[in-house]
Amino acid sequence: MRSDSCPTTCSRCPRRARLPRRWAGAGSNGRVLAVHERAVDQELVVTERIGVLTGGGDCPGLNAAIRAVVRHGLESHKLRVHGFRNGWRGPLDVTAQTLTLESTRGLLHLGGTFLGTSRTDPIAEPDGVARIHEALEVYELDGFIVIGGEGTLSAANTLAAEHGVPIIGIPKTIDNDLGGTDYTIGFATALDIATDAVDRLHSTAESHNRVMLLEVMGRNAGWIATHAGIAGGADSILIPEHPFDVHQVCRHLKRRHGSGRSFSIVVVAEGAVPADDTLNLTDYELDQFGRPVLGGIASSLRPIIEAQTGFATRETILGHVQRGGTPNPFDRVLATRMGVRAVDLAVAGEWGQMVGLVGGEVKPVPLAEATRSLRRVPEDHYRAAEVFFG
Ligand SMILES: Nc1ncnc2c1ncn2[C@@H]1O[C@H](COP(=O)(O)OP(=O)(O)O)[C@@H](O)[C@H]1O
Ligand SMILES: O=P(O)(O)OC[C@H]1O[C@](O)(COP(=O)(O)O)[C@@H](O)[C@@H]1O
Ligand SMILES: [Mg+2]
Repeated sequence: MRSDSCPTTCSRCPRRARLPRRWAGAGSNGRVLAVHERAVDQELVVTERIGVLTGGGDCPGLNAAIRAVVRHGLESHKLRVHGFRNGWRGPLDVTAQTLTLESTRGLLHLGGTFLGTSRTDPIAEPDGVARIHEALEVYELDGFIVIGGEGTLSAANTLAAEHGVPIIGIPKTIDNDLGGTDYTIGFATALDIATDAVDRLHSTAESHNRVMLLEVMGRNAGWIATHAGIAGGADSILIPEHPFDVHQVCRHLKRRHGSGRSFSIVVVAEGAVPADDTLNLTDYELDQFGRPVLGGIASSLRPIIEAQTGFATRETILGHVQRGGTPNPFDRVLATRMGVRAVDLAVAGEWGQMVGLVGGEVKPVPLAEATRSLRRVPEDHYRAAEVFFG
């Protein structure tokens, strides 16, 4: 990198104003002064260091994003890149590994994350913020590139805005529920898998004259359900954004079958919300972070639909199959473009941003804006799906 983000405290340096926040006042650090001497020379390249981690649920495309960060960081900017394992757990343990071209070869098409992940909340941990600062100091990092969903990046936003931790975010999650981006890494592949399931259920539903319920993930957003439902031609789609009346769903299925159809496909999001208490879904098990463990609404719906319609009904809960396996080309390309742009932002010292896909372009979006509220399915997407129900 050319030294246009010179980490100096020297008031004569013309690049002083562009200092990343954490460098300000770091003049007593020997490395900083050495860097300054080279920087004022204007000929030399400054080698900087970044950390990278993946947090939250895994998804296809994480490895492609890590590979892009490492390759672009090492080859284009001569950065040193440290990988932290298991989400925020790595910085909290102040343990990292140096990532090399060799260690990140052959990753592009692999599912999961070779760095591991966790849902650790760094702010809730005792001394969490201090330990993250310690990780920055120990590894002499200029900042972190954090690949996460709305949970991981909300923590990142708090760390950046309130605790001065330099962070660039990259959005990932099969749920597609982050603001500031049209798509998150992983969603497109999960959608392929869910659509394939709808297609496969069609043939067996038709052979047996059954109602097939397909439950998909998404937590409190219905992106996978809505888009798989549209792509697969579902006869009804139940999502958290539209509380549903199970009696009305049954009436709809009976009407459809009454008009000559002998089978139906209903796609139900794991977080779909019944408008009344017919399903009695209040007894959720909580995960170790106190969040309801979703999954199983299709099993609650099946006997009710069967009883009220008289049609043989089966449920399929797609589960973690949606998160596993190889990323599709869209996710590989998105992850690569986002990883490259995130490194460029880090090099420019533009911390506190997330890279988002906005109208086809990968652009910086403030982390605060991206995490302000959950991005849910807009009304017009659902209305388009509804046209084809029945
Ligand atoms: N608003 C928040 N502020 C800080 N940390 C959060 C917030 N929401 C969630 N987290 C933490 O981030 C973790 C990861 O969030 P989660 O939704 O599981 O994954 P993702 O990052 O993929 O969205 C959660 O387990 C929780 O510890
Ligand atoms: O892997 P777990 O802990 O069972 O969590 C399941 C949840 O993770 C997801 O698959 C992905 O969510 P995140 O991307 O926010 O981690 C949700 O769709 C689902 O509700
Ligand atoms: Mg999440």
